[in-house]
Amino acid sequence: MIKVNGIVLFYFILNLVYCLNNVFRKNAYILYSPKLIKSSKPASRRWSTSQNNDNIVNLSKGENSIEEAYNNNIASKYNIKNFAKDINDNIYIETNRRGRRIKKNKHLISLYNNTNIKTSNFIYPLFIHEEGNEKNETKLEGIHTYNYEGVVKEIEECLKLNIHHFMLFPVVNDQKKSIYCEECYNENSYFCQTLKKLKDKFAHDVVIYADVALDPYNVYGHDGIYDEKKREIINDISVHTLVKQSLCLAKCGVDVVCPSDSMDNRIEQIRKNLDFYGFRNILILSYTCKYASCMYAPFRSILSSNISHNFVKNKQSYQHDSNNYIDLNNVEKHIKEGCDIVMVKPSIFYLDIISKIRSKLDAGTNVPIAVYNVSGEYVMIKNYVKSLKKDLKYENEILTELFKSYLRAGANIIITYFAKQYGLYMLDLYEKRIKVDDNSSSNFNIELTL
Ligand SMILES: NCC(=O)CCC(=O)O
Repeated sequence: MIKVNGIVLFYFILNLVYCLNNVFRKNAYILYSPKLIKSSKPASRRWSTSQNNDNIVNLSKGENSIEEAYNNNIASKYNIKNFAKDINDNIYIETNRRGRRIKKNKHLISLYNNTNIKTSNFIYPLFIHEEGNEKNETKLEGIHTYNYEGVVKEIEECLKLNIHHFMLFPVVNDQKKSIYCEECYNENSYFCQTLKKLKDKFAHDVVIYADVALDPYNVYGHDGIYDEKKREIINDISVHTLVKQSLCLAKCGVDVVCPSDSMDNRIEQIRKNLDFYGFRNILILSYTCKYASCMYAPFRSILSSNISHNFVKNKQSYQHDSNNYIDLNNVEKHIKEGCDIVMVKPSIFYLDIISKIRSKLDAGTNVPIAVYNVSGEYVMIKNYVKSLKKDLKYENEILTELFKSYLRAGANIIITYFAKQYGLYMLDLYEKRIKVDDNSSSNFNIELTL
């Protein structure tokens, strides 16, 4: 009897110390030991936020509830001492690191957002046809070709969205295509005249990019000159023509020439020739990593530049091979030869290339990386959304995800047929935000962070 009273007394004192501990040491952590604590409460409440120590069961064999078995597992397998109780009796895991803390609200999340999408980082490709309507539909939903008046309107609308970079491509009539592609350096062509007039009109408000390649002008559809006898694309003769084309484009006022032809050593030759003729401030955006891809088909259909009438049925002898990283060496080479921006294309399947270039560049020269979301990728997204019968908002949400993947991978510049559509989406979001947060639109700035 005395022995039983002794045990009761012992537990009474233990409880008393425990309660006093709770009352007087409010700042202290109170670790619990599952072995000491028995529960009279239902198991389902055991891990609720405002339980007290009594809720913790002495986990024994023979229990049959899943929750009990689960808790038993935690207690035995993992260090249960990491669990503590706070001053309000809530159970928590003792840790200094909580990744979710910085995600507590959208303002905190934006603190470490280094993938802001800005329309000022977009380059918008535009197609120029030679005559006729201001604007013609193409087989591609949402993509048009324009004459001078039409493209002026399109550019004006884009400027309101803070899109200032435009990459222009000529749609050349079949009669002007030839074996030696002479039309590509004809300063009087409709395309060249359009470039001149655009630069006169918009001056420094726009940055004009133009492709350097022979495919729009080539009867065979190749980016270089095709030798019928040898049945191959001749590199150095092609470079000659590309150098002339670059000079012509520079004279017509383009700010950036963009060799997309993939011939060897043309960057150096183009740079030297531009410098010699006084165009030292004309930039070169090199299609440094342009892969021989299936994703260019819609673009070629707009330009009517499919490979035809010759024995070389693809562009693999000059564009890059997706089987390896060998062509990455071109990055250093092209930078040494004088290019100012490097490019990767297509985009979605080549994010690893962007990220590899980013590591190379971070270690040395600070050259921006452009990524081209090409026509096939554009169609892929459009058709995906259509197949789900979803709306434009859904499509734009996909684009947000897509563009962020480019920025995460390390790209600085996004070339996309979606530029205007996405700019309108950003504007829409921004205006909605003004209505909610801010009645004044005087601080209008479309560089909204998404
Ligand atoms: N030189 C420009 C392109 O090849 C564009 C390709 C595409 O948009 O599919």
